Amino acid sequence: MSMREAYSTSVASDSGDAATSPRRMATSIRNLKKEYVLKSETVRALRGVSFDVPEGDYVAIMGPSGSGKSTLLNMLGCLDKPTAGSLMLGDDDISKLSDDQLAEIRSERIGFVFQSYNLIQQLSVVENIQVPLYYQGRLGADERARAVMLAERVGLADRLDHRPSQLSGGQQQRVAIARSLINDPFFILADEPTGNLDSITTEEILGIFDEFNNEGRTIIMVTHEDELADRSKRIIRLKDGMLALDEVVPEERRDATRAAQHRAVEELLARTT
Ligand SMILES: Nc1ncnc2c1ncn2[C@@H]1O[C@H](COP(=O)(O)OP(=O)(O)OP(=O)(O)O)[C@@H](O)[C@H]1O
Repeated sequence: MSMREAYSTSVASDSGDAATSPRRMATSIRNLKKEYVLKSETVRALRGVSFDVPEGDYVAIMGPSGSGKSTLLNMLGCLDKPTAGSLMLGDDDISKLSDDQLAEIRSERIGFVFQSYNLIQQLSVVENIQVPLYYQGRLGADERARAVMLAERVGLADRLDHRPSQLSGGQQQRVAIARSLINDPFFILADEPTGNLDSITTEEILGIFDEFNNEGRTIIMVTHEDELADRSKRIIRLKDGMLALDEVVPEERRDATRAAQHRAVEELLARTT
């Protein structure tokens, strides 16, 4: 069995049999509140948000500026703790963890993908993919092989020793996606992941997300763009710190959005080649 097949098998078996077992939750959020206490006022950034994200889901978090998206993202990413309510990651409620425990869970079980890639310029592609493992001192041959396999999965087999400055924006975001998966995370947490990319490269990155999600990977993405949200399975919209909408994206809408985006890219390519 090749590494690629081994990885696919492990993802498939991880995702369980939906017909016979209840779906496990990547995260469960209950009555989540976050207040920022300033000198003159208290900002209620989240006012009691509740939702579950089952494993294998693909959620777009949307909402106007100031609605609480970053605040929610910070808690999903274990970068901050709620004022009240619970956010479960596996068996842990993050509101009950110490800062050290939060840092541990953040580096070991959350896969981050940022708009600005956040790669380390001095490191190669494979080394960047391994970065989350450094903190755990896991740098053996097996881990390197897994990083190489992930680089191959995102189409960078011929760029393993390149530095970020030698890569295009889309290639750098592929490295970030591979890095996000090195630790077998609860979910990929993506913050405007295509915000710096052109439409052709955006399409490539969304294709990679589709592929990993089809294999059972859970994706939670903050985006302002309807075209991105309409490729996800579910849209959660925040307004004034509350959940304003939790909508399943119908399969037909996802397919139509994907087809329209493919067509637009093909037309663009035809015009420019
Ligand atoms: N560290 C902080 N201290 C005080 N208030 C904050 C802090 N962070 C966010 N806020 C306030 O909390 C509310 C929600 O902010 P948040 O950044 O979560 O919104 P957002 O939906 O991510 O907005 P945007 O789309 O503009 O990034 C806003 O009123 C904001 O001013």
